[in-house]
Amino acid sequence: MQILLIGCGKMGGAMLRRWLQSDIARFTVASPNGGSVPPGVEHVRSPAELGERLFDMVLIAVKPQMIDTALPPYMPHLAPDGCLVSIAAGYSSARITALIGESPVIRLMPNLPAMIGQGVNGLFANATCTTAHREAATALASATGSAIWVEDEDQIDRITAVAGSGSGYVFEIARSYVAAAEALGFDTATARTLVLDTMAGAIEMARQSDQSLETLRKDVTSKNGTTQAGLEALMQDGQLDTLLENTTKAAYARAIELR
Ligand SMILES: NC(=O)C1=CN([C@@H]2O[C@H](COP(=O)(O)OP(=O)(O)OC[C@H]3O[C@@H](n4cnc5c(N)ncnc54)[C@H](O)[C@@H]3O)[C@@H](O)[C@H]2O)C=CC1
Ligand SMILES: O=C(O)[C@@H]1CCC=N1
Repeated sequence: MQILLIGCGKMGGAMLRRWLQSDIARFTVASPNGGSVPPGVEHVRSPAELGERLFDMVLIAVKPQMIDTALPPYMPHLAPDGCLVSIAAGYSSARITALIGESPVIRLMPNLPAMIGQGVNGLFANATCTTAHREAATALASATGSAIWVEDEDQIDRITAVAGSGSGYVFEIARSYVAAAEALGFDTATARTLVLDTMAGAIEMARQSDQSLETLRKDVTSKNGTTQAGLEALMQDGQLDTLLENTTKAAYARAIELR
């Protein structure tokens, strides 16, 4: 399979680096500056450099606000039986077909841990997509982590709010937790190790467990002990729930604005 990747920034570049570790496809990257194109990968700065070449898949990985200008010039290079894949937040498949004409479109919503094969991918295909298009997208997504297909495109925007943006929430929670450890007197390196290893251990344990997260939390919490004291400060009569609910709702609302 020949794939034209338009945009090779933080997310497109992370996925590409993962895909390059296998023989999943041959890649050509279209990028005006080419700064972050991995060594050895074919790179073009404009559609003219592609000549008459056709690709089985065109994968658009620019910011949603750039799609209107970045995508149309490359569409003549999509093979007649090929499909367009977009990883952009919000920007709907209907808006894509309004821009490029009726064609198979898949929205793939990844997240940044795709870089290490631990990403989460939401996938939606419009009605024009074939089984072969879906299988090709599944293979790409699975090479970077898990793949969840949805039949209602709105679910992609909800996945964006939970998982696509989610690694940003996790990094910020970890940053704040590290700062709190530093405030208790640990140097930055020790605080980072204590926090990230605690988070990674707890999350991996939860992944391997069939217990509810509430049960696992209770297993740590002695009556009138240290964890109870800490959790009472953290949970603050439901304020943590409210904060995280507001977080995902705000991201979903922004995805809707970007449709
Ligand atoms: N960063 C993340 O964690 C995630 C990002 N996304 C989506 O991925 C897309 C890209 O986001 P990032 O990688 O974070 O942004 P980025 O700014 O790091 O990458 C975008 C790249 O597109 C390039 N570009 C701009 N105009 C172009 C053109 N005309 N032709 C070719 N390349 C062009 C830029 O030079 C840049 O390297 C966005 O639509 C975003 O919604 C989706 C999920 C997660
Ligand atoms: O912040 C954004 O809009 C993109 C989409 C999901 C993660 N980053």
